[in-house]
Amino acid sequence: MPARLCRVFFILLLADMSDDALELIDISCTFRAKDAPGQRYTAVAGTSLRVRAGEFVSVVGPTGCGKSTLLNVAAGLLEPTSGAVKVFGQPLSGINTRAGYMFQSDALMPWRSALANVMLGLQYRGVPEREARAQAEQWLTRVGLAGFGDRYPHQLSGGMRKRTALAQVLALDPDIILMDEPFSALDVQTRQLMENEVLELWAAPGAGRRAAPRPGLSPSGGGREAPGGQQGQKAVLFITHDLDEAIAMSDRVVVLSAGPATHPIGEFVIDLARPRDVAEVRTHPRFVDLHAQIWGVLRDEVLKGYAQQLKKAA
Ligand SMILES: Nc1ncnc2c1ncn2[C@@H]1O[C@H](COP(=O)(O)OP(=O)(O)OP(=O)(O)O)[C@@H](O)[C@H]1O
Repeated sequence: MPARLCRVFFILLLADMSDDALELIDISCTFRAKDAPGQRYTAVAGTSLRVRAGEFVSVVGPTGCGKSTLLNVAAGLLEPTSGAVKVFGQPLSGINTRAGYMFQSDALMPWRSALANVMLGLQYRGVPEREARAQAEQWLTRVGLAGFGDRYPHQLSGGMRKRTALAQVLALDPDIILMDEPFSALDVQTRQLMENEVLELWAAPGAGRRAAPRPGLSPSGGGREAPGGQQGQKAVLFITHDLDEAIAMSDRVVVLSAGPATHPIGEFVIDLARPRDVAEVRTHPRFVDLHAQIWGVLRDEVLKGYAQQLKKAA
């Protein structure tokens, strides 16, 4: 191989071996204010956030502070006013193709069955129909929906729709999963079941390794192993209002200030042993201790955020 080509190859290899799956670097997002069109509203200012490969990071903050804005930036759906995003060491421009996105509201197509919804992304990637169907069926089974593939979204419960959406994301074998309050609409019991299932799927060795090949990647498994973290374990950026959920699920919890100009004001390593049961871990003394510490930082921001919401509504 010519020396110059070797050098380029080596640089690309090094970039891809970055320990960080996702880096938000000094991000600011300014919007035109909704209620006063001439004015600008800075939702997020000077925010840096890193998620290592295989790491589960939650972001908590008061309502309306800018959590979804940051996730949209990470997904490449929103270009920040300033700052940069890196994905496995490479600058992001456009959509983050190494990330899968799970929204707060259902993003299933109502005219497609559960199976057809899960197949959609695979077909879009060019996976032949038969293979896409087989993979989608496997994923529906893994999320506990074997035999429900022919149901349409309106024939599924809220929890089942979330499972379908999860299968849809995992079938594409993203290296990074971006989740925006995915379970907030569920009742407490279903929510805890889903949280445990997400943790199990996240921790399962090789989860998602059977997914669709992507351009430029090996056709055998749809991807390289994520550097760092456990083999095949995905990096997760999880947005939630719920501090208990954040602590129970994460390796690290980042606390955001109230807006405007939201920015991180605290970061906590969650040193609770895994595997975890999200219901049981809440009674652990260390959980209680971490909760008290994080709530000590979050409480004032929640009160500020709430006061702002009241002012807006008045
Ligand atoms: N496209 C936009 N144009 C104008 N303002 C916006 C836009 N997107 C977000 N905002 C404003 O930015 C702020 C942050 O919004 P964002 O949805 O990111 O907050 P959040 O923390 O996710 O909210 P919630 O907790 O309610 O889910 C809000 O004040 C919102 O009104």
